[in-house]
Amino acid sequence: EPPGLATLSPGAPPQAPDLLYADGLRAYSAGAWAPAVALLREAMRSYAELGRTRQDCGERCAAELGAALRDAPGSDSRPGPAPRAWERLLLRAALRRAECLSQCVAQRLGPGGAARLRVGSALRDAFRRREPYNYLQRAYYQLKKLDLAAAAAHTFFVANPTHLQMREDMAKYRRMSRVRQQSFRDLETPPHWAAYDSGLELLGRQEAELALPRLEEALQESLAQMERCRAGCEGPEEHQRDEEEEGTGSQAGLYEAIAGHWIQVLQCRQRCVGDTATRPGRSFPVPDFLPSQLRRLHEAHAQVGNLSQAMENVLSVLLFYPEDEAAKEALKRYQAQLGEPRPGLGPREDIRRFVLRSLGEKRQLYYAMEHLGTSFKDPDLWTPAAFIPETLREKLREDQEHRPWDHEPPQPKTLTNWKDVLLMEGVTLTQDARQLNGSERAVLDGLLTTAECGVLLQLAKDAAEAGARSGYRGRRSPHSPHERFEGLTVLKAAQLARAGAVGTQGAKLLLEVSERVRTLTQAYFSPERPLHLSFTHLVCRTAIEGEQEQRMDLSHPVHADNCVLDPDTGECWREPPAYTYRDYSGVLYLNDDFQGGDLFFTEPNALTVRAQVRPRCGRLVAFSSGGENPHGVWAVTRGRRCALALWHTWAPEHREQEWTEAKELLQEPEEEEEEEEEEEEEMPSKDPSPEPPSRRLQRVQDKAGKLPRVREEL
Ligand SMILES: O=C(O)CCC(=O)C(=O)O
Ligand SMILES: [Fe+2]
Repeated sequence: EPPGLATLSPGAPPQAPDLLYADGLRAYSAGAWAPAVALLREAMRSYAELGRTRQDCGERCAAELGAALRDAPGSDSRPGPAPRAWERLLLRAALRRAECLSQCVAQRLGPGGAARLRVGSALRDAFRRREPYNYLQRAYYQLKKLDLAAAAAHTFFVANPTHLQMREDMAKYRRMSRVRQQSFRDLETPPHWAAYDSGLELLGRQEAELALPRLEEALQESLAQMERCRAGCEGPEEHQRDEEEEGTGSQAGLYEAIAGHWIQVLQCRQRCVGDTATRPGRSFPVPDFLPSQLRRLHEAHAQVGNLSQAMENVLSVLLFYPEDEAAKEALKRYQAQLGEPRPGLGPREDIRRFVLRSLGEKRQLYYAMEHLGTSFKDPDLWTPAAFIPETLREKLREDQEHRPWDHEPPQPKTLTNWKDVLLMEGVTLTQDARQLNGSERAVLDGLLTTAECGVLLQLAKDAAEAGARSGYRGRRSPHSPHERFEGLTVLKAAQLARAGAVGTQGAKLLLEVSERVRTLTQAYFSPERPLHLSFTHLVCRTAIEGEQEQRMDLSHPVHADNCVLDPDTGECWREPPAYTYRDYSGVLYLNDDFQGGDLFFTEPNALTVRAQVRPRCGRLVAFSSGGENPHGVWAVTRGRRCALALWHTWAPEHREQEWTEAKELLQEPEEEEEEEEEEEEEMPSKDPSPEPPSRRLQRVQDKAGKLPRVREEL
């Protein structure tokens, strides 16, 4: 145990989360598992306690702010008070509130209050990412507390689903017989998501009656979660500016610092809207989270005949969107059904308060944006246009168009500057290296027509069936026990075609298409130096039914194509057993009617995903084969994913000789059919693992002049 760790005594007032966390990590790295667990958990507890205190005090002090703003002349109409007056108001509100808060918090947490329990933004981020659970998981594991270890792992994983190390760890826990299914529980999922999901599910099953309490709970929990989050925005945080800048001593400098702080609080509070609407593990929020919950509520209430509640909810929607046609219609309908007028009926009180408060904050933030040059990323789509200063509207509209949740796929650019492009009309560059967050990578579309994809898919299918007929059953994937894996080389395709087991058209197309990819890859990455195909492989991966539940492994683990990746150091060793002569890789996809199976690129740590590509017919992903392009394939959880994988080399001696052979075979006139039987006998495969074909050349050449047999390897 490292010296000087914080001492924990039950019942004592909370200590600073930052310090506890740092000590927890110290204990962890020293392998002192029990103190590490205790300190990390205490850090989280004290952080939560601080949050609760702030929330309570925040509510108590809200009145102060309200009073300050109520005094504002004309504060509810634009153009409002003159800028100077607004600034003074902001300042006064900020001061009153700060004083109230620090007194209240000191009362609850003891002298020094929140300042003593300072939480830096780094810690807040770490907690938001659920980082402590990653450490807890390992510490629990070391302490042989498997149930807790699995729960901590799960908790971390739901918020970090692309964390590959944790993915592997989860797979290990699932294989452990002593870990039960119930252990995989989320220790932190905010209750509003649980309620929201089950509410939606019930609605989907037409069970409005049962859905209603869950939907109502979801809405209330969403609002409560928002409050908790907002409470975390107050109190002494790390300041963005440093002391020097703040400490100019002048009155104006002080005002500016306080106003700046207040703006930060408001920005942080508005961020809570997006945070609450963001599911753990997702990177962007459900748009219009509150209004859409209200829409579902009014519809569900109407379905079960609660007309007055339907009215309250639809009136609440209208608070966000006063001009919403559907809501106005629904309102009319409910009124008509209700018959007599109900003057007492209005929007929900919780929503009315939320909207008013939001509008107040937005007004201040937009004001500050316009006059003080601060920034504000409005989390909402419903903000009335009148609130947004004229000068900012244009820019904001642009930003809105770039919101992640409604982004369009990038407009493909045509590669007009390539000399070979005339050969390949219709090919477009969909994503370049910058868009894929890397150096040498690209996604090109339009390499195949739908019909061509069909022919190649049929080829793969016929080849697999020819294999099955002769006792070759396909096999489990070398990468995953939950997938079947079939590979077809160009030479085998040609041989099968000669044998009549697959169509000649397919085998020919395979050759032609691989050459198409080579030309493009060379034109794009290596226009000055010729590239040769070194290996071409048509690969299908098929999800094995009944084995996909809670699958945690990958279809293809993270690797680089020409070197041995060491994720610990990020180094990639260009030495055997890697295929060191591969210089550029290409994967040309044939279909998209399967689940999962996206290709992804990671950082050299093999953990952090930097880009993903969804397969589809005619899409080529091309990239350099080295350590700069670690990549993998997510599990294929349903259906069959087929792609043509190709590797190119600068080294002529590693050129794919089978390609030439296949070409010759397909050009030769057909020979008699008598050989067919012999072939089928040889089909059953012992070890079909794909290997570079050059080493296997000998046998085929021996048979020159005679119809070559289908070889065993594939
Ligand atoms: O199928 C893919 O998307 C990639 C396959 C791959 O990386 C490989 O075979 O080396
Ligand atoms: Fe690869």
